[in-house]
Amino acid sequence: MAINYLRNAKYREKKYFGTVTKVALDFFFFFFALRYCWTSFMIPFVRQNPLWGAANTPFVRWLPAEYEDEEREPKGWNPGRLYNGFQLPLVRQVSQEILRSCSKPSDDAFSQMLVEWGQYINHDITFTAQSPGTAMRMSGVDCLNTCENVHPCFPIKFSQMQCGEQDCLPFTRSAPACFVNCTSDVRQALQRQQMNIITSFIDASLVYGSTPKQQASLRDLSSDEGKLAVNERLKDPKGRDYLPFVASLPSPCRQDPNDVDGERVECFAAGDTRVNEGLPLTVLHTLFFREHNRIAGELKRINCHWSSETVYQEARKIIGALHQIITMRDYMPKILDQESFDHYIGPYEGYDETVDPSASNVFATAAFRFGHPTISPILMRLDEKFQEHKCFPHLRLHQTLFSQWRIVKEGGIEPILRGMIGVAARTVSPDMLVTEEVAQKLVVLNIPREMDLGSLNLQRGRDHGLPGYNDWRVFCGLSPIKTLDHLKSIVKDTSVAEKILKIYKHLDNIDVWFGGIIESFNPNSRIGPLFSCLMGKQMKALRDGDRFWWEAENVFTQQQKAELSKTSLSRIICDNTDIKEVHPDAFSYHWAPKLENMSLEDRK
Ligand code: HEM
Ligand SMILES: [Ca+2]
Repeated sequence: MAINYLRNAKYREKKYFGTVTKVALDFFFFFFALRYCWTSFMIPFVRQNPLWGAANTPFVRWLPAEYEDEEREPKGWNPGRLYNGFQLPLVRQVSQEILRSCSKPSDDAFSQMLVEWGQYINHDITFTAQSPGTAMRMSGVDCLNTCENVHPCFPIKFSQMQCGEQDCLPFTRSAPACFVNCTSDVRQALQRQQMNIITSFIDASLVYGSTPKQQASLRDLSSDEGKLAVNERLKDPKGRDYLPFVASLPSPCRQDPNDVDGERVECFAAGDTRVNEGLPLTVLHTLFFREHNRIAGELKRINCHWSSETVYQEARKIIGALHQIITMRDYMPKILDQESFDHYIGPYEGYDETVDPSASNVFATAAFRFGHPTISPILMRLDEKFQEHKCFPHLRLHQTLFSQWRIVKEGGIEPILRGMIGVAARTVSPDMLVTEEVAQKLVVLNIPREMDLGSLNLQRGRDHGLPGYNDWRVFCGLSPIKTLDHLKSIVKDTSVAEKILKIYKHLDNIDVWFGGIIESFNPNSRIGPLFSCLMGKQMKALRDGDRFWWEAENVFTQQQKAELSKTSLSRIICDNTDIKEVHPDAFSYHWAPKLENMSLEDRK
């Protein structure tokens, strides 16, 4: 059940149905939903679109899906299937021959925080449901051990050969939504849709959870201070709190191989289960969890008559606003150039009830994955002087995934956080796309082999039946790429453009995520024209379709808004960590003291 209807109801603009027709329609809609196994029947139907943006609802489609059997078979499922006269290339081939890179260029303006915030805030917006174990049990196959296309398995093959010994990477299809899509187009209504299991609104659901049950499990219900539960066993070197451990032990997180006492550091619990994927992600989660408790403590101090519930909800409301402000005011204008920002997002003009704030499939499966080629192969840890840490040296990325013990036993969150603000971000060039740290050594929980993020992205796009790159260019009002010369002008690298055509054989067959990341950036932005359009449209919908957007009428008072505007990620860092020297803009790089005694390759 979605949590968004619970969010601070007393601040909400109430929207009741005006006409009997609407009520009748809503009843129809309600029973229709029940018929198709919606379990969300508790959601009050006094709102016009109570499921827009709610957790556990399907992604919206901005273009209809293209499945091989029109309804559910992914692109590339049937080996003989031709697209424009050619088979689609294997995703692994695209990944290994074009995407994979052993070095990465540095960004000239922004800190590593820009990359980390992208991943962090994405986890507030989309989380695609995976096929549950029951789907595998029902079909009698184990996707970890098959190289055959058998629902729900869609393995990442290494060769087009279908016979003999084969190797492949395991891939499980995203779960299908279990109700029929309401649309006037019957063909589209029956198509497989994928689910977003979190609230798409930027509402800090990754701090608090997207279901009431998860929310309750993260709270400290024993005190009257409206706080989040803290780790009972461990504190950082200065006595600050860590996130609590997950309830189900032992957890799958990696352990310190040199620990003789065998004292385990389990996975942390937060509002989003991906919190343990990388150390910078855990650091950002820790910051906002501490900030909630800091604000709750302050609110209780000045309003000692408030109940625990009131303190919790008020602090949560502020934390949600901080996520919105940092994303829309500080992050997005660095990803999008000014012109695209003005064109696709523009100034805020109030809540618009006609805007659907649900995340779109292409945003989750392609556009916001623009960040994957910016992943750095190295995690830098810095000391108080922003120099390489003497005790905790830098690490290859694969050594850091699901390794929370490195926070607890290696100096707390500060060494990593200093590396996030004090080291330049990585950027993209057509011949240096996805670092081999994730193209060959990606750790995915419960998959006992090293995975390839580029292949996963491409296979996921085909699993979801996303239309191709050229279709999306047309959707965005951009001209489709029809000639090699046009492709060269988009990619700005002749040999890469030629390689793309050689592998794909037809320009209409290019996968949308791949097409988006090889476009050269718009001036003063970190994405090209297609992703500017898709990111811009989504961000505008998330803002304008949110009744509780921090700037919307009656959400905060003018005075509160003025105070909130003074906030920054840097202030949150100063208030909740040992770091006392931060540039006002944590995404900016130029300020950082120069790192000494480090090779260029380590830093860049
Ligand atoms: C070390 C850094 C990162 C790692 C290890 C990582 C890993 C992953 C993995 C394993 C997936 C699931 C792939 C699939 O099976 O389809 C994923 C999904 C995704 N990632 Fe990342 N990622 C990282 C950074 C980023 C960044 C920087 C961004 C954006 C700026 C980003 C955006 C996304 C998006 C939008 C999805 C889809 C989420 C969903 O709807 O389920 N990631 N990532
Ligand atoms: Ca959310």
